Amino acid sequence: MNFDITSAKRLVIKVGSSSLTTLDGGISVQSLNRLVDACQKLRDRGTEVVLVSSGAIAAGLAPLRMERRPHDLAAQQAAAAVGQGELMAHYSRAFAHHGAQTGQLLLTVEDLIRRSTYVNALRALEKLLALGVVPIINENDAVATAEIRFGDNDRLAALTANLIHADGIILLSDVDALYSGPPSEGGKRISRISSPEDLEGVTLGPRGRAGIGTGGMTTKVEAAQLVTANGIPARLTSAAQAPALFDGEEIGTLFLPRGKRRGARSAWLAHLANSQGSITIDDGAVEAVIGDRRSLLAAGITSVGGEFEAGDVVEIRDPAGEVRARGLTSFSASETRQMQGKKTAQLGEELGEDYQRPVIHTDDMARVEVHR
Ligand SMILES: Nc1ncnc2c1ncn2[C@@H]1O[C@H](COP(=O)(O)OP(=O)(O)O)[C@@H](O)[C@H]1O
Ligand SMILES: N[C@@H](CCC(=O)OP(=O)(O)O)C(=O)O
Repeated sequence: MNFDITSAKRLVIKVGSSSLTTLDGGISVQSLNRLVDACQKLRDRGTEVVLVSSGAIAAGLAPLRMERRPHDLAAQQAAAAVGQGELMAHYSRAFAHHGAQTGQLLLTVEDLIRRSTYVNALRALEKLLALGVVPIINENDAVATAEIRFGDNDRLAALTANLIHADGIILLSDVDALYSGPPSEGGKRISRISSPEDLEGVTLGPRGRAGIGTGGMTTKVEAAQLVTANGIPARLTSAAQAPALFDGEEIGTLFLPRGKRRGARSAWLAHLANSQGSITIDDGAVEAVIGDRRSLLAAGITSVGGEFEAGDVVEIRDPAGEVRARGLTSFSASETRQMQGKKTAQLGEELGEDYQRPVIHTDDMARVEVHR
């Protein structure tokens, strides 16, 4: 399987701060324009492009006379507030040059975890795309506190790609590929990652330019894993290579998709939703629910943890306590406790017909990969 960028219908393109800023901390208008021109070529061929762009904090440093990325959160927030405006001004000017409109979406983790706001954000994104606008996403740095930050846009881009069923994600950094170790220490270039085993022995170092990027290679590889597990390919290269890459050249590192594609709701359940409680099931139920992808019946439930209402998200744990799935439950915690271990006929006799339904329907469940 390959990842043919030229025929993709929808792509998420993430660009890091290091690719958009100059050494002294201002925006590199030339690099930004080159990226926009390359994206527009894709759009002209009919690909929908969603840009996830970092660079707000870096872009705010020079106007605020800060020499490097501050450690203090309030100062980072101030830099982001100043820099984000600058960044968007450059993007809208560059896309307007091609007759294209841009739309800004600033998101926090909370926005994607809470179902109502996540559904809303997704709706806005789909509408922008339907209107032919280029959505430009960044973390809402001015309001995100330390505890609730995505922290890096690699993860935000991967989650976005999973939620909007992108055909692929492109991670653009200041390095042209993944290397077996930090390039400055003589690592060798890797052109393809087919499975997590291929990453054994690869040293993922910290960010490149001091004080500019955030996550380094680790967050990029994690982002690639997040999408490939969901059936979406990823390619990592430098922003400078974007024009050639978008013309179809096979540049950088390709991460091949592994898992089956999930629907948006399943992706949200698997990666974002906060669980209100847990349901532990026996070995037979693990086989039925995880192995055969059947609905969870009360008979296989051995215990219920926490307090939740019907419609809440709960974790499904195996007898060893490992989370194997997340799902939207049809019953509250107290109802589930009354139902646990009982067969369907017994539920009908003791509690009534309404209690003969599965506790979690298979369509309302997202199975979770287990790393042992
Ligand atoms: N194994 C590796 N392969 C490639 N680059 C690596 C590796 N380990 C560390 N790096 C460093 O990661 C940097 C990219 O991360 P970062 O600075 O956070 O970029 P961005 O701003 O694009 O998100 C590269 O400049 C490179 O020096
Ligand atoms: N949201 C922050 C960027 C965070 C981030 O992920 O940066 P990077 O590692 O350069 O992609 C900003 O716009 O400055």
